[in-house]
Amino acid sequence: MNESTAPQWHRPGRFEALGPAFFTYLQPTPVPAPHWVATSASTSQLMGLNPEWLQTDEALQTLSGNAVSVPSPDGRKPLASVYSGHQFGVWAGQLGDGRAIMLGETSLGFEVQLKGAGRTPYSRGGDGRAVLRSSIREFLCSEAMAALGIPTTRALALTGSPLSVARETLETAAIVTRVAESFVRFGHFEHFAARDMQEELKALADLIIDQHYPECRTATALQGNAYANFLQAVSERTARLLAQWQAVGFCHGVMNTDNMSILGLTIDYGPFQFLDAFDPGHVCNHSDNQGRYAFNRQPQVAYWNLYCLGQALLPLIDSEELTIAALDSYKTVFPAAYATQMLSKLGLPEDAAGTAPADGRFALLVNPLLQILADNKVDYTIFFTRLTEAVQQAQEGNIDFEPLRDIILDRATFDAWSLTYSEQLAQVDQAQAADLMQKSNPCFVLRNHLGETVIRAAQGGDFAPVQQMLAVLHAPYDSHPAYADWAGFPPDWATTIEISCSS
Ligand SMILES: Nc1ncnc2c1ncn2[C@@H]1O[C@H](COP(=O)(O)OP(=O)(O)OP(=O)(O)O)[C@@H](O)[C@H]1O
Ligand SMILES: [Mg+2]
Repeated sequence: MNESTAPQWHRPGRFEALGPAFFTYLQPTPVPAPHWVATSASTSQLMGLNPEWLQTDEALQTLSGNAVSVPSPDGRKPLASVYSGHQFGVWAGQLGDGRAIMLGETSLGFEVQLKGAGRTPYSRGGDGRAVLRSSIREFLCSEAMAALGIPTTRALALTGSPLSVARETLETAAIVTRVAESFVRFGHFEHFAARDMQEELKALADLIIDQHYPECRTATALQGNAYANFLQAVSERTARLLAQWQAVGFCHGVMNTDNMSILGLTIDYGPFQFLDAFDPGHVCNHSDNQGRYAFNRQPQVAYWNLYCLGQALLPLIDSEELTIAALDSYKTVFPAAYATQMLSKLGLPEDAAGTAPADGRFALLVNPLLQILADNKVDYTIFFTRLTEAVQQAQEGNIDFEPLRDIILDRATFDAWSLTYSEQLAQVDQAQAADLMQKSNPCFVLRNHLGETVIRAAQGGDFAPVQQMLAVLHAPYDSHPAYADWAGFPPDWATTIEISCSS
């Protein structure tokens, strides 16, 4: 294998060029006897890598953190960045990449991080490692989200090692290679704002604006203030992200400001959960005693986090009024995006007459339906896939709701809803509605018990199911008859799974 098949690194990377106030150079700590667990051909392709590279020992060593030397022969100079943040609503002070080490930036502009690659100056009391169990969840869920069309950090590879890592019990180590155009978080801005490091704050904002939000430089809105326009653009991206999370039933679990991406990506797959039975107040993080990050509070929390970002950017914006105005966009973009998402799930395209929030169909159909799903503890994903099938199979507008009635206790209320729904659906093109539903309602999401199934196999040494599940999750809207079980109701034991917060 010749060297040109390996990723081509761009030195210094754009983040690296910010200078030493932002990070510490260091090498990953090698692990004993690394082995592959799974790789993502889709991420490899996105990065423009030669797919054969992922088959090489060089790739295995590099992505396990074992190819160490300073600087490495391929020109990488790995680093860990410093950030701060609010955790569970409280200022936590300095945090940073305590177990994620950035290998560098590829020539196509992708930053590559190894999560679980050893201690860094920001590890505080931690061991710098991640366990196989949580790494499988992160690897699969990043890729599942991408295939669902939800902005996210990507995963290129997952490697494991027999190295023991102490959590509640002894587990083994794993390393996720994750990829993003930027790993900068709200917490990076909070870090420099809290220390009154204005020059660094400005340099960071300028970098992110120039690379990812260049339109903010010339925008005339908000008195032409580039930083206010930047805050507004981040607020809008975050609003659209949250709309997608809520529509697919994704509970993040640790929405601290250090886990909020400045690009509006889903980042940090810890105790996340896709809802099984619809429960608006569901709390997936067992350490979240107050229910701060309950499913139905996520949109509000995102706004709270944006407010922290706004405070951090205030010295640059230099106007409280413009800061508030920039944040305000969240309050219109989120409801509009969420309504569009939910109506799409029902096969109802956006109305030319008005944007979705003003669309009476939201109040007429979505709110009552969510109430029915909650009252009857109906499986969220299965409800929508059954509804999609029912609409696809409708004969001359007659929908057979029986497969849906089967999973609902209070049928009278559902029958009334289905009548209203049929009337609304009759007003749009049937083929278009069926097509929209097909694209909006996944058959497969990474439910806890599915993750647990492949984790148990992997812990027993069988990694094939991880790769198989990846293939299914990469095409979540297809039916994959061979894997029909994975689209079914969760087994009884699913309720006994406790997703440990120690990852
Ligand atoms: N095992 C560990 N060793 C060292 N630091 C850790 C460890 N686990 C978490 N941390 C650090 O604690 C802070 C909060 O952790 P959190 O669970 O949000 O992040 P994470 O899962 O490590 O990573 P990321 O947000 O990069 O996906 C971060 O600074 C993180 O790097
Ligand atoms: Mg984190």
